[in-house]
Amino acid sequence: MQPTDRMTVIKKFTRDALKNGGLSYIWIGSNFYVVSVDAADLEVILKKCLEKDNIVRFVRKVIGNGLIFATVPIWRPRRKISAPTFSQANLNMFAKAFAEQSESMVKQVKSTFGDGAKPLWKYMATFTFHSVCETALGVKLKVNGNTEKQLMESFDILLKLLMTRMAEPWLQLDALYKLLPQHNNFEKNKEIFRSFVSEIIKEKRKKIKENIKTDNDNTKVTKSFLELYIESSGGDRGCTDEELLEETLVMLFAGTDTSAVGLCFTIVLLAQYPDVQEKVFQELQEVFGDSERQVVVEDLPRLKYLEAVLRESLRLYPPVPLIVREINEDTKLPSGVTLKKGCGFMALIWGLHRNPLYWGEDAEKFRPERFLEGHSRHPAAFLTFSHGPRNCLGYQYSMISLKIALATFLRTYRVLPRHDNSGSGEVDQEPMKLSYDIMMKDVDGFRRTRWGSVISVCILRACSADDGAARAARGREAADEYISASAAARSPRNEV
Ligand code: HEM
Repeated sequence: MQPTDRMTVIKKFTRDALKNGGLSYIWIGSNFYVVSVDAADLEVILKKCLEKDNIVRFVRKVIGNGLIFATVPIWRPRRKISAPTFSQANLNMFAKAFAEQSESMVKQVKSTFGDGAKPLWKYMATFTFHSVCETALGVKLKVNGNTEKQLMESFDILLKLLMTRMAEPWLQLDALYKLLPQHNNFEKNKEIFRSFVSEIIKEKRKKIKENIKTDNDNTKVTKSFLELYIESSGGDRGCTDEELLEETLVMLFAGTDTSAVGLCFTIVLLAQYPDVQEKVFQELQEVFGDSERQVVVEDLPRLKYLEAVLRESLRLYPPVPLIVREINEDTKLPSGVTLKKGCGFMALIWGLHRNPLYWGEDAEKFRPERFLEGHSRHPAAFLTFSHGPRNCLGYQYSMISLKIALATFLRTYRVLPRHDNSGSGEVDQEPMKLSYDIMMKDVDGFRRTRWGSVISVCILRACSADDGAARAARGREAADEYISASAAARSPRNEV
């Protein structure tokens, strides 16, 4: 089954479950799964059944017993060690790294602004990958360097191979899989990833032993997740190198593409809804005015509309559209159905977020205001980051990093929808074509937007409002720059 067909199946199950009072079911090979899009039922299961379904055993081949897919007896003590490393104080410390990485991303984007549709994915995935490497491993990767390229490529290959194995029952037999070329490909890419992280751990251990302070130790970002985890586990003798490797791989696995997907969908939606983008822009103007200063963590509570936009985008396009759990005891759901011990359970987040019972008759509509209206909603109605004791540990990390990235990007660029292929300059009305490989993505690499300088867009406002010759001159200068960049971008040589 192709990744795009998997999304078709997810949409079909959403329709079936919505028609059927919130529940449906599916067989994958000989495994039976109950599918739910109902918040009340989902809340019970996500609080009570903490064991991941056995289908995730293939992911363990990459990240071993790392938190996200570990069995409950291994998961419980590790979560106790990991949770304090995501404290608000530590996350605030990471804000500077997110802001610097966002500025670097914006610079990369600048070289391509103009008329053609842009490969948004490339920039956003690089941003999240670099951010996690810096905050989790304490390593600053070189932009466009070989290590970055190789790691990101390997990651992509691993996700695809894992998803195919989980979805195709005939690939699940180890003895058979070992005979296939996919196996070698899998092992090769797994090794690239694991040896990169192992080397960093070795270095870090050495530095801790020798008590050597690195540049990183002296900056405000100070401690990486790796160091925090070593401390939280009881110091140098607290956890093994293998455990450290597994937990660090989880950060890379759980924290990079998920966030990049969230960023891409948000930007594509902003291009489709210029009125929403304008409101975001107004809010950014209120907070930052004309200043070009870096976004700091204290700005974030003031960016309320931007946060609503982000949440609405993560509702309609949850990067992880479903999660699976195992029913470990007979469980009666609020809907009245009793699930039998041993069956699988699929929390269909994509469907829940379209359930009119919780999101109203306009559930399919992109309307960020719903997050500002202050209605009390069911606590498990928004499940992008899951719910209960095993929810996403990176929830707040992610919200901080995405808000900083979006604020930095949208203070600099205005995003527009791409043109269709007819050459008429009409906006492309084709809906996004989605694929599902553990995460949900646009098959086109989110090549759906164009972007131009925000300042050039401001020129009319600046001149008509007559609020200062300097601002108007700056606007004209930027507009000239934008126009020449657009012309350059139209020449085939610079088309991206
Ligand atoms: C938009 C971005 C993100 C989304 C949509 C997301 C979503 C999720 C989901 C759906 C789960 C599974 C929960 C379950 O099975 O019930 C999860 C688990 C997890 N996530 Fe995230 N995540 C994001 C970002 C991050 C980041 C940035 C990090 C770390 C830097 C992270 C770390 C984790 C960890 C450690 C777990 C395992 C928690 C456990 O099993 O105890 N996530 N995430």
